[in-house]
Amino acid sequence: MSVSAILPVHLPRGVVLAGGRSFRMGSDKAAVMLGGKPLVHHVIERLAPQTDGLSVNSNTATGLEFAPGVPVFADTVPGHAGPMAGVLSGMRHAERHLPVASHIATVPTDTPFFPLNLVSRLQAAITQPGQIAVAYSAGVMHPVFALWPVALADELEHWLLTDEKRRVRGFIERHPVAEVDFPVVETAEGPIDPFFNINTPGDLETAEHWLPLIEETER
Ligand SMILES: Nc1nc2c(ncn2[C@@H]2O[C@H](COP(=O)(O)OP(=O)(O)OP(=O)(O)O)[C@@H](O)[C@H]2O)c(=O)[nH]1
Ligand SMILES: [Mg+2]
Repeated sequence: MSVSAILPVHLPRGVVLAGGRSFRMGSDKAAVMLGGKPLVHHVIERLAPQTDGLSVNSNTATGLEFAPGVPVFADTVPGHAGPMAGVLSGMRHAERHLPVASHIATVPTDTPFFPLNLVSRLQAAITQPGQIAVAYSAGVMHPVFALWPVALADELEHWLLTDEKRRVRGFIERHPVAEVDFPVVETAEGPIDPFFNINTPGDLETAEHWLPLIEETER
């Protein structure tokens, strides 16, 4: 049984994770252009209809000039502590701005084709409070595509300050997890993984080629 059948579940707050250093890209990934607009805008537009408001975690705010009204906040712990630092900042931001939200839904800024039903399917999979819901495709976990209970914020902060590796999977493994598998997208040129992420200039070229194919499947 879904938890929505036993508990009132408010739509989660959306958080775009754009706080990384984009070392492999060579410039802030949020601001690189795909299909004529900054990558972060693709992700904002895909996530916004799925959540109760959204905000962006960025330590530079580049690429966000054309997203008026979208709040931007930096990491609350110092030193580029990895993706979970962005998740914690998102929880803290939600606590202040949308206290009714029990969860935040995170997506990274470098993944423009993620499923349009990501959040609803993650939410439907939650069966107990405290559970993290995380996306899979083709048997592979995509740990930054997840629903996180905001109530884990204090524990996460302690973990960030004490864990040596601070791997996203390491934090997830400490909790009950709902795993949700998403299908590949069948396009005119074959299957595309919706969680394809853009880390390098070569990945950006690939995404530019795939963008019209994905758009065609969503018409
Ligand atoms: N807030 C925050 N987010 C991070 C940090 N490191 C990575 N991320 C985010 O985690 C997600 C996955 O990270 P990567 O794909 O490796 O992105 P990246 O770290 O910017 O890229 P590289 O420097 O090339 O590894 C992206 O959405 C990043 O923005 C960090 O130190 N703080
Ligand atoms: Mg990436």
